[in-house]
Amino acid sequence: MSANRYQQHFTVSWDQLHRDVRALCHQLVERDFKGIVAITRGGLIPAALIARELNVRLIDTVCIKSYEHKEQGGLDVMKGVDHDGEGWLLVDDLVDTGKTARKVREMLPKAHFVTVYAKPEGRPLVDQCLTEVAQDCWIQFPWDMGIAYVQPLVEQVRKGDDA
Ligand SMILES: O=P(O)(O)OC[C@H]1O[C@H](OP(=O)(O)OP(=O)(O)O)[C@H](O)[C@@H]1O
Ligand SMILES: Nc1nc2[nH]cnc2c(=O)[nH]1
Ligand SMILES: [Mg+2]
Repeated sequence: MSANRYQQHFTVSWDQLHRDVRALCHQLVERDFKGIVAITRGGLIPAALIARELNVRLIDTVCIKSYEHKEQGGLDVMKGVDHDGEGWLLVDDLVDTGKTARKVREMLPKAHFVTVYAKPEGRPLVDQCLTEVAQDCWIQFPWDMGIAYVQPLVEQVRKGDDA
């Protein structure tokens, strides 16, 4: 699917991500999990933060790729797990179209599946999420960004006047 479908951006800082993951953990703290399965790569950092909050030490991965930046391609499953997910917490950073989530749910039908962010098409596929964003919104994660110089406003405006 094409990158043109994204009309808005939602930028998440490291601080925001950490606060959001901790808020999600408040909804999970009463449950007992055997371990966590992180969906790579996006689920790895949320999974590490959740593991710390819930004191979980056993962590496995499902390695799956669908996007090349904003372009969605076919699903490439590089590694699965040898159980059906019963008693396990399954974690990804987000669910968008739900294509990745649908595949992983087939692999671990009994896992409790959470994402930090969710878009409407994918939302029904996860058991819990923290924040819902619009379908046409691209979420920018802190690991994909860097700090850059920004021109003073007055210079940007003067340049606009020259144009
Ligand atoms: O609901 P979907 O439309 O399937 O999209 C969601 C998936 O897309 C991203 O992964 P991506 O394939 O970009 O790989 P990455 O986690 O390694 O960045 C994201 O981390 C989810 O796993
Ligand atoms: N970073 C990022 N990856 C995605 N993969 C599918 N949707 C998204 C998104 O909104 N942001
Ligand atoms: Mg991913």
